[in-house]
Amino acid sequence: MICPKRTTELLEQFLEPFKDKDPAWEIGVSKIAGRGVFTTRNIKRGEVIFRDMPLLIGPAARKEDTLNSCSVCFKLLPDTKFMCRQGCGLPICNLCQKKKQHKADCALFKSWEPCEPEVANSLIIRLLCPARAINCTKEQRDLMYCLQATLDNNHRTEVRNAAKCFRKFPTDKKLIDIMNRAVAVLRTNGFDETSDRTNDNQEFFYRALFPLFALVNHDCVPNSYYTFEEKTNNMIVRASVDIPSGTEITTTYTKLFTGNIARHLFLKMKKTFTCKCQRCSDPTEKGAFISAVYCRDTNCPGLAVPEVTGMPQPNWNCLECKQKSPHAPMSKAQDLAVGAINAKTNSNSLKTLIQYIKEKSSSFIPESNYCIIDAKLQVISRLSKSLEDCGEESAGTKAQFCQDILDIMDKLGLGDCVMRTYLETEKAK
Ligand SMILES: C[S@@+](CC[C@H](N)C(=O)[O-])C[C@H]1O[C@@H](n2cnc3c(N)ncnc32)[C@H](O)[C@@H]1O
Repeated sequence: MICPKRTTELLEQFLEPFKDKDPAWEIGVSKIAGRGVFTTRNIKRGEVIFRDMPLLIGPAARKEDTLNSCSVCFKLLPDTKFMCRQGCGLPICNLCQKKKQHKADCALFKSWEPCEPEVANSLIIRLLCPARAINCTKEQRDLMYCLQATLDNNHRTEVRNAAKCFRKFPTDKKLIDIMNRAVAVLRTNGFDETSDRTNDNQEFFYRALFPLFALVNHDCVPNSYYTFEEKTNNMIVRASVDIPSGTEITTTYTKLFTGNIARHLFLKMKKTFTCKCQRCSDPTEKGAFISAVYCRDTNCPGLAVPEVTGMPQPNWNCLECKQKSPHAPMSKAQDLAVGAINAKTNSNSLKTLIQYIKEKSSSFIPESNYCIIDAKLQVISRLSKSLEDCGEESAGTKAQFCQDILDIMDKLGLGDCVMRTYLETEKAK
């Protein structure tokens, strides 16, 4: 672990533009893992704890339909003629074409001679973010190297694959190491499109590394949440609850409404650690029962929850009759419920879906289960867009579903976050 003092020096230098004379944060040794970010004074719910800006940022280019996102401002461009005419292989809008950032990107990629510069290639476009590390200052590079990086067998694959798309890709070991390191740091700490980092339903088509936020450890019930300034891509981290001085700031690397087993698997496979937070140590998830299914014994009204073992296929216990069940039938019950709800969600009629949630689903899956939360979120979103006529009860249904989810959030102990604001706004509409 790089010492917190050196990390702080590098961060303060990088975040100089924010000129925070009396920062509410400091880097320290964490009880959760390695280094962490701590409050230096009492922070009120909603108060800004820190601002951060991207050290590296670039298009995510994960999906074919986002390859036409400008490599500087990330705006989606018209489907034709969005590639730079200078032959660098990057999508660029008319406004950003003349910007310093693009001139540097363009010169770098042009010198490597993309094989088909007029074709939008996800490997080339995705490489831009780690490749920008080459043009960083020494201090910025030191900051990147001081962040945690999982240097596993796969972290070199991205650069190796992208190299095949250029005629004169650099062979200099130092340059390759910078890009490989950037990939590993991004994978351990970065944001990578909505699918990877879905704290609060935020959509972004870029991958980015926010170096101060990269020191915030995970908790499945975080005490902070983040939003982005639209024009600058800067991040603002606020307190979800009142936080006493000297407390470690936490965020969540997973979706808020994912069950114990799925969160465990995601963190183990994508982030290579096992979470031991309070929520993960409690099979009932603080009484929110997000992972619960009905007891296998049809005569028992109890809820069964997975044992907290850290195993991907735990045994399940009924909290009423205490019957122990193996994982397979319980996970099958969960899968069947997800399948049934998805079939209704994908069917065109919102009215049918609402009826199903209100009248049928509770016969086979508890209302607290995450697949019902997901379905209710779908309904709220669709009703909010008002595209479908669901009768006079629409507003009441939306308010009720919002309240149901807010109740679950309260049980989990989740304070302020973008999701809470969204639900409260939709409920009041
Ligand atoms: C974004 S970094 C957080 C800062 C990191 N602790 C450091 O010293 O640089 C993410 C890494 O921190 C560790 N980490 C974060 N939250 C954790 C948790 N709840 N339990 C165990 N390890 C955690 C994992 O190794 C993870 O890959």
